[in-house]
Amino acid sequence: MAASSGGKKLLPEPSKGTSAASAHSSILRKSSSEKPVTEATGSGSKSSRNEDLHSVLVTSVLNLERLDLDLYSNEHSNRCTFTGTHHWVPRSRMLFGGQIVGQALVAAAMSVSENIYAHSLHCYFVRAGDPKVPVLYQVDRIRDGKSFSVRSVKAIQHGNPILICQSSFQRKMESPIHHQFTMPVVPSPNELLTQEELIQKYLRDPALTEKYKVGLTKLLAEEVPIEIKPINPPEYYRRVALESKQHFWVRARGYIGEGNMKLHCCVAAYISDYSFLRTALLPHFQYKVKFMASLDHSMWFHAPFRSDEWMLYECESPWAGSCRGLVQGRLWKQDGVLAVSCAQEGVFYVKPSAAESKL
Ligand SMILES: CC(C)(COP(=O)(O)OP(=O)(O)OC[C@H]1O[C@@H](n2cnc3c(N)ncnc32)[C@H](O)[C@@H]1OP(=O)(O)O)[C@@H](O)C(=O)NCCC(=O)NCCSC(=O)CCCCC(=O)O
Repeated sequence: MAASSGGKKLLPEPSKGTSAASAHSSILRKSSSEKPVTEATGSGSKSSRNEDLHSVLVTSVLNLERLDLDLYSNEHSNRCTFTGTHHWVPRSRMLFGGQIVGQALVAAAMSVSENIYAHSLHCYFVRAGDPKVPVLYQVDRIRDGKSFSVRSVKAIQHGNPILICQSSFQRKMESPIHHQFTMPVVPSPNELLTQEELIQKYLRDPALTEKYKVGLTKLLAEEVPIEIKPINPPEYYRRVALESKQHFWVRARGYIGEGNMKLHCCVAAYISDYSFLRTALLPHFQYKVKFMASLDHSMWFHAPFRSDEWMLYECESPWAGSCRGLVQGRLWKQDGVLAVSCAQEGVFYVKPSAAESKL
């Protein structure tokens, strides 16, 4: 669907060599001089898989096209180099929930003034997203108060909503009332392997069965625009009930830069849904998932952060039952500041899994 003649592209597609900042010099992002991409990481270059050093989350996935006032589409991406109209789609073949939430927050953020920032969002995933067609985002300006603005966004495909998302934005305000939990003590990112390095380590195990080789190789080939460093990952062949908790370091793949906090909140919305729901399955190794999907997703943004810098994702599932599971998460900056809190319920339909070793 080409943008309507009246609609201008909100974020001109970055031409070859255009830095993300100049392509993003619009509502979501104050134009800022791009720093050279020289970010040092524990594992040397940012990522050997990054042909485009600027995060694809910024240059494409969250770069919506304005079709009309308060109406956006992600359709432009099918003119990019990606297959289809969406950058990465999970093997479930439903649109990744984090993508729809992140894009809905982009659409909402484009309708509020520059000096207020997202502090919370609450969504329901009401239909599975179709990876074969673009998504339209319709923004409803619910209220603009002195300190808070509230938006409701409908993500639409085939004329039906797939997601409804309410978000609230607040003007910067100081307060003497402030507290937070203490960040968990875990190994630093530099001491850990990335998810890809772990998979490559598992694949080198001569005893690994063909079935798991295929699965791990497929996982390795996925172009997920997120980098992950699991902490104490379970041995892939262990079939034991684990505590419904997991910690991993996470960041956007590629460079984003200081930019605008609205942009980093949209990227965090994308990141927060990855590998989140499966926390609820960790104790239930004896069951195989037939169907699994996020039902809702809530986030609270507490303090400024950089979504392209390592953050600790502390995930736990306090409850599961009635084919549902609840997961709660906290994203911590490396300096110990609690940046974001998340919560989500998902639906699981399972069957007993055949007791077989992965070796
Ligand atoms: C499916 C939703 C959530 C509910 O809609 P509803 O119409 O009520 O569907 P269900 O009746 O629940 O059926 C859905 C589906 O499941 C099959 N089903 C139903 N009951 C059972 C059962 N007891 N045992 C086995 N299978 C069952 C049934 O066959 C249905 O399939 P179908 O009818 O053949 O289609 C609906 O609201 C919905 O889809 N919402 C959108 C959910 C969504 O898209 N979420 C975001 C994407 S999921 C995600 O991104 C997170 C992935 C997590 C992965 C990770 O953590 O790494």
